[in-house]
Amino acid sequence: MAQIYQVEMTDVTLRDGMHAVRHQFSAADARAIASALDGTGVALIEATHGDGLGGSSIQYGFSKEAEEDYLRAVCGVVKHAKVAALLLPGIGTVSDLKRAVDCGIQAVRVATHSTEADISEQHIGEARKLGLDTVGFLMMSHMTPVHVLTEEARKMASYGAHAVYIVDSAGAMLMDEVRQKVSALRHALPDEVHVGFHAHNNLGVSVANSIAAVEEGAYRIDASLAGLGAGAGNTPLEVFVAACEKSGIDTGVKLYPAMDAAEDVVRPRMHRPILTDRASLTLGYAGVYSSFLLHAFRAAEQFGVDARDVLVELGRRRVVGGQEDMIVDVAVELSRK
Ligand SMILES: C[C@H](O)CC(=O)C(=O)O
Ligand SMILES: [Mn+2]
Repeated sequence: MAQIYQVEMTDVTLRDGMHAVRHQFSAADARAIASALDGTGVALIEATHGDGLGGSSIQYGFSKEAEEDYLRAVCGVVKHAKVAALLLPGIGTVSDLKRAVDCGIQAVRVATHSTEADISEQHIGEARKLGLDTVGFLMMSHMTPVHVLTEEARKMASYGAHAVYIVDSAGAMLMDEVRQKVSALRHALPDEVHVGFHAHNNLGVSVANSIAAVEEGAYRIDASLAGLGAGAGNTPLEVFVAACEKSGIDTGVKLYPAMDAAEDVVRPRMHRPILTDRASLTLGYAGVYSSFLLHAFRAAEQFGVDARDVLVELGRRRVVGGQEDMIVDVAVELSRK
């Protein structure tokens, strides 16, 4: 008989999805989406600016409403799931985290570039003191060799993380790489520390990659309704749940409510369709941070260049999250050529 796997779903519609709407959901949108999500059975609902606590800024784009208004809106309607915030040390601070706890969050995901886990020590430690479910999030994992990733994951676990994620921020990984990296983390970390996987669909394989991750021992899987997220979006929750039902994976999520939430609540609120078009495909192909997409469109238009050329050059320079200012630099340079 096929093996039965059990996983826990984290929904990122109200966080990664914020990139896709330029952080312009209203608190009322957040309330409607969170309420629909809560009815699906997801374990965790992440809700913040796309770049986490403190992300609303000139560098990353301003949110439509104040951070606390979103968090209070979401925490106020959710009855079953836990609410999580994303925190990138350096963008968000421990004070931001404490304010988010006052709004009702019960979990935090502390994200660093996949070679920079050491900057998460203070934030993970403080999160544990605050009694939060605490997750380490290793972004742009496709850039980092397995032996380095396992060391970085061990650091996050040693600081107190309950789970450590392989994050395919660029949607650049294929199934073999996912299997290799997830399995290495599963073997490197103590049994009580969960391994997680976060995908982007830039190469059209987010569902397949997420299933491969489960088969290699990932217990926490990220997804979003209708795939709403940066670039070509994240693993679509409703599609993943249906595929899991056919593969002996128990997600704890009810399929029809997830389909209805995607179709009736999220799709009408999308600003542009989530699809693997030429620009988002280029992110996966060139290994570029998915949240650069809309910034690259804007810079390309402003300086009269092809967004794909901007993205390919950013990939060649191995630019990572936090270097958003390079997008304009590259567009200017290309326009001069
Ligand atoms: C700040 C990023 O959007 C976090 C994330 O979801 C990723 O790296 O992917
Ligand atoms: Mn993401």
